[in-house]
Amino acid sequence: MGETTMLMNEPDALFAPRRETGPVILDLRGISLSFGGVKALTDISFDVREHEIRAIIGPNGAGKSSMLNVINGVYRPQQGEIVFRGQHRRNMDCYAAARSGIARTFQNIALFKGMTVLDNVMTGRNLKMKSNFLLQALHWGPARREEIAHRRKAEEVIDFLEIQHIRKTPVGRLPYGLQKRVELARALAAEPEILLLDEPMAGMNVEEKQDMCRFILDVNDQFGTTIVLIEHDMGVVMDISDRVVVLDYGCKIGDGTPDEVRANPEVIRAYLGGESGGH
Ligand SMILES: Nc1ncnc2c1ncn2[C@@H]1O[C@H](COP(=O)(O)OP(=O)(O)OP(=O)(O)O)[C@@H](O)[C@H]1O
Repeated sequence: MGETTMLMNEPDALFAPRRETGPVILDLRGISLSFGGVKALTDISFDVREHEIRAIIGPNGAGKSSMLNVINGVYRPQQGEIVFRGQHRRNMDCYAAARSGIARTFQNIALFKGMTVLDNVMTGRNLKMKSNFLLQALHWGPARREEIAHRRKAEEVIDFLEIQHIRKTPVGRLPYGLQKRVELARALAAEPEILLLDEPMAGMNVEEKQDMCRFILDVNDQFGTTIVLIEHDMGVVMDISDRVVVLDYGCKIGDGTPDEVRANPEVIRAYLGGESGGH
């Protein structure tokens, strides 16, 4: 019910979107995905514009994570088409999706807990590295130069997200909110065109959420990164998103600006519970 109240709130002017979005870069057409007898997604279509912050919302089990997993190639839908930058994507696995410029963070933090912040962020550069592991281990000339360049990029991202002071700290020792920021840094180190964020504010206190909102907006503004995010905090979603797509029981029930979605009777019904109840 907390979500419902937040859905009706007016947007906070502090975070009001102020960016120009570009042409469609990702187009999802008629996506259907089932797991055995469970229909996770049914005939979902929506697009993502360049430089946009696009949110996917919906009650638990609505199909949000499945949708993100379709976009980054973890799941292959039984039906539908994905067009990324005008190219039809067929049978693309998650490595190919990452190489094509789609990076993501996870609902549950997926970092190397024993490694430092810097080393974790460096793993985000792996796909960009040309020299192989043996050359890197031998610190052979070109590999060494390449590593220095990648390290510089990782340090830039660390500075941008204001985590310099913990760059040598093992990630497992950091509080949850900072670990989430390190995960964002690692995804950003890959210099993605599209960044997929799976519940970036989950488990955060109010102050940590405000910080994360600022960083997401700054990343979008200053790096021009297109962002697709799943988030349960409706206040956050309505404040920072350009457009919102709403899923319920694997179907799309709303799509539009925060104001349009807020006024959509089907969306209100889904969040109030109505006959479907229990959300
Ligand atoms: N790997 C899987 N195997 C079988 N069923 C799955 C799998 N992944 C998701 N599902 C089912 O698909 C439906 C959609 O799940 P999904 O996790 O995408 O929803 P969600 O909106 O992200 O939920 P939440 O907000 O709780 O994370 C659910 O019924 C779920 O049980």
